[in-house]
Amino acid sequence: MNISAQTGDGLTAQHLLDVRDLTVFRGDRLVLDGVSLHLDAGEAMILTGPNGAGKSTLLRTIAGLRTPDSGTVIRKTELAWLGHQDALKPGLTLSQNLALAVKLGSGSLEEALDALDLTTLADLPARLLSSGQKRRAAFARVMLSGAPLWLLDEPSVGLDVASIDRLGAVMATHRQKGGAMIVTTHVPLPLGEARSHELPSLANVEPLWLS
Ligand SMILES: Nc1ncnc2c1ncn2[C@@H]1O[C@H](COP(=O)(O)OP(=O)(O)OP(=O)(O)O)[C@@H](O)[C@H]1O
Repeated sequence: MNISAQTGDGLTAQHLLDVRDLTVFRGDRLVLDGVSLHLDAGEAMILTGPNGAGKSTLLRTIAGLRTPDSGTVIRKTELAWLGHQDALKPGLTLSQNLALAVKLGSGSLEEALDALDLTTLADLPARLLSSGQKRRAAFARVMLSGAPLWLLDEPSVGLDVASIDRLGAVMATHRQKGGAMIVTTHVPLPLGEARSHELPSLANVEPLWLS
């Protein structure tokens, strides 16, 4: 098992992201069974599969939030991760919620707010935002990171059609600048040319304790 950002252990990163033969158990259940994929600058990958197939688990493992049981994640670049939780503090305004991302990242707050149609909501406490507005705010944090590699776990949940189009435009711009992304989704997204990777459901594989 190994996770490394620009490898210092003899492994050579050929791609922006190189995932090799990743195996992950959750509890006694095999969730990812030898998953391999890679991503280059400017690329988008759509990660599909039924509920429970392990999409979030794969993104979390690539992000370094989980340790794989075997296999390797090699990445050459910084990443930003959008999970299921929007992680906004309800008592802070939208701008205040994004302040840390502005400080740590390299993106422009004005540009991010404008691109996601959030400008008029900037001074509103997050508790007053609708679920779609909160999702866009969480996405703004990804934009502000300045990270080339985006890991987006169901970014369009709760978004209306116009907002999904805006998301599509933001993702296209990111790719034009050499960024890349892996996106999990259960619905079609306006991602232009994108590769797909389908995870099979291993739900019927017997847990270890039954075998
Ligand atoms: N903390 C946990 N402990 C044990 N098993 C877990 C845990 N969290 C998730 N799992 C299991 O891991 C499997 C993969 O979950 P994961 O959330 O990665 O799937 P997913 O493909 O993202 O699903 P969805 O499409 O519903 O979001 C599921 O069978 C789930 O029950």
